[in-house]
Amino acid sequence: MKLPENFSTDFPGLIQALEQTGPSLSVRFNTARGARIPENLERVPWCGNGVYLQSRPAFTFDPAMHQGMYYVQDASSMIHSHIVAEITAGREPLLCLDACAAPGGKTTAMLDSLPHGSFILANEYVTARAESLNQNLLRWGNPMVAVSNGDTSRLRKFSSMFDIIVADVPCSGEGMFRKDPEAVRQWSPQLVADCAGLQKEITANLWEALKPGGYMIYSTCTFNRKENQEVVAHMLENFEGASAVDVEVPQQWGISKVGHCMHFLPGTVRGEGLTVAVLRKSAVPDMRMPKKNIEKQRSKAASVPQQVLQAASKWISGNDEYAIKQFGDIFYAQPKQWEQELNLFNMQLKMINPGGIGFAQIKGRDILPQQALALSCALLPRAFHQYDTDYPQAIAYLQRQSLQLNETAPRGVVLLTYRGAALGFVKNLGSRANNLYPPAWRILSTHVPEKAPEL
Ligand SMILES: C[S@@+](CC[C@H](N)C(=O)[O-])C[C@H]1O[C@@H](n2cnc3c(N)ncnc32)[C@H](O)[C@@H]1O
Repeated sequence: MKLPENFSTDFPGLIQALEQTGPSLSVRFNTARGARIPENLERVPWCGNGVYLQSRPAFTFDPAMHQGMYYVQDASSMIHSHIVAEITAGREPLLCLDACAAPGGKTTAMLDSLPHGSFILANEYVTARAESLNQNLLRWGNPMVAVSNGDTSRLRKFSSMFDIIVADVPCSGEGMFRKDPEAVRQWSPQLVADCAGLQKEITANLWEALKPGGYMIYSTCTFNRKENQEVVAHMLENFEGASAVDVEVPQQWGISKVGHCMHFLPGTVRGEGLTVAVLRKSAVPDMRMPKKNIEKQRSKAASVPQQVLQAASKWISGNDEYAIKQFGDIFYAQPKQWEQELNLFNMQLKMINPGGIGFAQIKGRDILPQQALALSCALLPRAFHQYDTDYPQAIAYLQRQSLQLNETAPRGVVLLTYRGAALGFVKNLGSRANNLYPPAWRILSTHVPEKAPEL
């Protein structure tokens, strides 16, 4: 691989590693949804659920990926689950913001290591990317998440609200050189300077929203000082109450520390380029900030039909912990613990997912369960009749074809499973089963491989 002409780095051996070695490949398993980690795969040292793959399977044709049983993620990026576990150990449920979140790798990693009951607002600037972020998070199945779409300046008004903010900012992408030829083509010294400016702007917006005593995890997938050490120095100098936090990492992981930044360098770690720094806002409250009164801004809940409330109690585990609300034509179960914060987000942001589980829609006389419920960790195990598909049926379902189940299959709404885990709903009429898979999620290719790819 040929690097950009003006590219240089102070890290010995990095140029050679970028030019002469290929990218690594890894996935993180969703153990909260019952995924089992294959014994034969090498583990990512800093992430218990992460493993390296030797070769690239055809992920598109693996039902397990669509079921959210694993997420394809670069090993270096899995460090966020370690950092979050370190800084939150033993704490109460926390409110978090993942400010540049698409396609959702860091959000799903954080969801797995936050204290139980914590909630993440995942925001993305680019609308199309916010949609795919939402899909990935629904596949992951953790109900403690909402998705918004907008510029980080809109998040300033949530003054001192979040316990943890992840700023995985847009950058010049030097860490992607091995993986993405476009990153090589786009790189220039001017891009580095422009990104550094944008990163200072984004982090300033987010610092306003950080609670005193809260943590900001800053990361880039680039190596240079301008977008890393210099941005961190700028934050320490200019952001009120900012101090650097040293997160313990064992030496054998091979992570290089320069100043307050941890660098993942290809050739030294098995993963792509990533730089991370952790900052903390001092715990003394800033007296200039107006005390927020979330209670006053609470929205009035429209009355929810009795049949929807009954469905929620039959379908959702821990149903009492959720408030049932309608957004558009979908009914959501939102965690009561974060109800006031969710009201505020829904009033002030453009929401792609208003938060919680979008579990039902009324269609004529039916209440149709939604795909988000099929894949949710909160789905009660025996809420629906189930039917286990074989591989060709699972692929046909994901291509959104109508299926024919065998004669003994139950009629009405049935939850299809594949290898024991939920795939999605059909309405079985006997002669055929209508496919309820969301049209936007379907596999576009009509190809069906003979057998399922194995990781
Ligand atoms: C490094 S990527 C995020 C990756 C994501 N955190 C993950 O782990 O899957 C940076 C994100 O910032 C978004 N972005 C682009 N311009 C932005 C801006 N001006 N403000 C905030 N985010 C922006 C990009 O669309 C992209 O999704």
